[in-house]
Amino acid sequence: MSFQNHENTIYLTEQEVDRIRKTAKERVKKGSEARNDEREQREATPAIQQATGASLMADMGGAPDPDMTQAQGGTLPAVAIGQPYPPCAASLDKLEPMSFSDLRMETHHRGKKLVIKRASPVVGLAVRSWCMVQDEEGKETERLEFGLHKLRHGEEVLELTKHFVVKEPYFTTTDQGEATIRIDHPSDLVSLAHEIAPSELKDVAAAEKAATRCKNKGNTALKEQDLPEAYARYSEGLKIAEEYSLLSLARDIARNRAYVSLLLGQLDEVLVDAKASLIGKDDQRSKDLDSKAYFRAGSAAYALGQYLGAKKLFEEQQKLAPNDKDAKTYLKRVTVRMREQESGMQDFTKIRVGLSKARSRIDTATFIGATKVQQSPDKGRGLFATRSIAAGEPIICEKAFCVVWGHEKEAMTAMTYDLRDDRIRVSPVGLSKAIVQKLISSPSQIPRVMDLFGDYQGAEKAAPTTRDGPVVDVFRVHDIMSRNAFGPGNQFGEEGARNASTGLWVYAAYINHSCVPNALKEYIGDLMILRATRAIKAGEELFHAYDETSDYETRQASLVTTWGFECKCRLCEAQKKDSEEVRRKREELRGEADAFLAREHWANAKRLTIVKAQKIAKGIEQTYDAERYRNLPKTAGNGIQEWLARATPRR
Ligand SMILES: C[S@@+](CC[C@H](N)C(=O)[O-])C[C@H]1O[C@@H](n2cnc3c(N)ncnc32)[C@H](O)[C@@H]1O
Repeated sequence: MSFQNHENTIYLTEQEVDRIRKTAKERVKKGSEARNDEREQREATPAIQQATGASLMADMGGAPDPDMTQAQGGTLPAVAIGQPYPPCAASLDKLEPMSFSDLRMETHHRGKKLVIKRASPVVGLAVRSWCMVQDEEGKETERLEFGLHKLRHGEEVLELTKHFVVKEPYFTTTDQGEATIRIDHPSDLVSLAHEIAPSELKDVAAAEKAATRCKNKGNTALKEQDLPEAYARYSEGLKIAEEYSLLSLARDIARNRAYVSLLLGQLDEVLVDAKASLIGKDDQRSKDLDSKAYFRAGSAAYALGQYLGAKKLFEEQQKLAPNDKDAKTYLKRVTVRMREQESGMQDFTKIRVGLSKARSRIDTATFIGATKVQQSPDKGRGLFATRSIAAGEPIICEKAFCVVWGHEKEAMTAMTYDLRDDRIRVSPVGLSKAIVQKLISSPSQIPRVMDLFGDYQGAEKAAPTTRDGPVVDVFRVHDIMSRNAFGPGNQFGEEGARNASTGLWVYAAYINHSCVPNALKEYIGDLMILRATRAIKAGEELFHAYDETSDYETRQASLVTTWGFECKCRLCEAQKKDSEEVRRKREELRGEADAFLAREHWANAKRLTIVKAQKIAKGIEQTYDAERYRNLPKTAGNGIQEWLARATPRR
């Protein structure tokens, strides 16, 4: 990914880089040596005491966090990436039980499941959490660690309950050499928090009583704003009600769960539940309840950008409750969104005026205009114009699929050491986390995100959903994020290198890079607007610049490290032929130009100042071979040329 903001570049000392590399490599080496070794038994009491102490320290902010590394000017997390493995694709009922004594070192126990009980408080660290777990009888104790994606509904997964099943446990070691069950994919840990014991469900009457109890517990939790608990209790009640064909009760619970899911952003489920809750009768009570359900479904469809669907749902709602003002307002908004989707005629001025830190995610539709995705020679897929586009015309206006702003607590930059290519990168891991959360909440979005380019392809192209819920391969999301995310810039202040704002625009992600682009991107909040910088013919590929550094070597190095390709555009081919001396001279003059630009304002410039600028501009121009650079931009001179174009001599 690339950031627009390079104000505070992060770097590590050579020693720190070496240390990170060495630790990760040693862990892999030791791991492969220990593969299949038997697990050493742990003594329960000291292990639980140690975890309890560490948890207390972490809560007080005093625990040493082994993931933190010293970078220039402070600390930030360091994460090793390198041995991706797919999440379990089977549902619990298809997995064979195993016990703690079956655990083998450095092994993915495929086809197995392990029932665990949390036996200590959770030690919450920056990019992972850990705790001690035991078998049901409390005879065996082991460490369990949850990687970066340790949150659900904004809460630590391990803290949501005590009883879990680990699907296909991965038994490995920490960087410190301690044995641990490690969870990376959130779907590999299934909660067993049940209100109702299976023995309670003796007959239909008992089932009705049990499901009603779940519903009431859900209602209480909702009143107390404990949404995860309300969701869990409604889900349990709904399952029982459906199993025992208690239709009316199932509809009531589904309607309530739709409301909670709407608040939790689980939009797919809102649609399913709201529709399942419809009664379809003519009495006033049924109409009132169905009107609620239509409103919930309409709101979810709107939030998913399914405007036509939302329109139909709100129209149904209006038939049942013609005087409902909220649905009328929504219908007006739907009309505007559909117009924007069709025409791209967003009111950018109005959007800009309404923009603030609290309203940074714009309520607008995505316009993909006259473009389509197709194969691009040597560059994978690319985006192409399907008709001619005038210079300055907006080509696409896309709302971010997911954005994390620097001022939000989710913003987190880490140093990632990738064992696959031995490179250390600055990576916005907070965005990866937010994308995973969003995909788990709305699994209908999984295919379009997983269709994006990433180095690691995972086990299968389409991410499956099991009976236990959606399955998201977090390693794939990480790799997709690395090659497709962009920085929308420091629009609200408070952004530094450690908390850079970043986002994923799923459609714009198909646009390839060129150092001589025909389109320029700008951002208003989370809206990306791509404009043509010159007239574009039908059938032409669209390009924007991922990196605008004028120096060839620096730019290539960044394109290779960050984006994984070497640019072979006309400008790069021309620049490649520049001698070392010409390159040095040009960089020297560009440095001079930068210093000049920082010093001199173009308004009311003195004649002598203008002459000085002209001299620098001419010097830069002369470093470009006239023949080789015919019709190519002389990018090192961009800043000074712009200054000259604006400069107004003092009268
Ligand atoms: C944001 S994606 C662009 C869409 C991508 N080509 C695809 O097939 O999905 C970025 C990736 O596209 C490829 N790419 C983009 N511009 C390129 C270029 N000028 N030359 C070669 N590969 C390029 C690189 O693999 C890069 O990591």
